[in-house]
Amino acid sequence: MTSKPVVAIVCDTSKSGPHIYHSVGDKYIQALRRCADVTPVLIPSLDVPVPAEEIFSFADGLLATGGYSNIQRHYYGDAPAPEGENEDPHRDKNTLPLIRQAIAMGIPMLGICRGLQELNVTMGGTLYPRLHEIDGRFDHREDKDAPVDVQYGPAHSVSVREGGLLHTITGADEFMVNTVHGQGIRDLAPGLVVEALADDDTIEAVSIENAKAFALAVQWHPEWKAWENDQSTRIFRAFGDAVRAHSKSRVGK
Ligand SMILES: N[C@@H](CCC(=O)NCCCC(=O)O)C(=O)O
Repeated sequence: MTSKPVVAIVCDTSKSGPHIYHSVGDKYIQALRRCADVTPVLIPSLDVPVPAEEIFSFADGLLATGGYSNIQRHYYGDAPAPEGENEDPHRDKNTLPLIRQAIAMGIPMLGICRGLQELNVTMGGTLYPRLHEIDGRFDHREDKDAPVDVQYGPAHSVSVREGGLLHTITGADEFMVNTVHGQGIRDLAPGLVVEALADDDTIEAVSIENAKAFALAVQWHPEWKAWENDQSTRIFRAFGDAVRAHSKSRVGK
């Protein structure tokens, strides 16, 4: 039986009683299995991060997932968030350098929601901490009281950059996406290219200029029932193909 290539997913951390737990949302794992056809491997977000070289000695891709926590603001030069903001310092400490190292090593990567924000921040960009407070911007947050199918259902359209990576993958100029985020890209990092915009000019997808390998990040959630949506299926299949190509190139070494 031929083994499937591995995609590393860095965990979120949470506390239950005195104990720290590491976790990844099931929908990301399901989309990787069913649409990218790869083997997901969860990487703990430790106080001393697992080195990139160790992870990428067996993983041929990196998925930076969404997460309810916000990136600590000092990573993009802002003053600390107000007391009580949902943050995950361990996730930041593990994912931000790992994304940078994956890019440098030519490891295929896909970022989703928080993962897009992490890519932008780790490459030197900044965020709007509260996008909905910015004049002219929509409120991109989900209605937490709505059923989950509504929270992750189509919410607004995105306009796709003609001839870009996302356009090549989806074949679409415009399509509907869900929206489950309160933060958004403010200053685009050097070396990132806009792949899609919302009507309020919020950056909804980016790629890396002259990337060594597949590198795409989106602000929406294509992992949500990815197999039921054409653009989502195409995104995960393209990511899986890039991971398989990287795996094959490694076998030859
Ligand atoms: N906290 C950030 C990122 C939002 C995000 O990733 N939302 C998804 C949460 C749960 C999930 O579907 O994994 C922001 O608010 O912008």
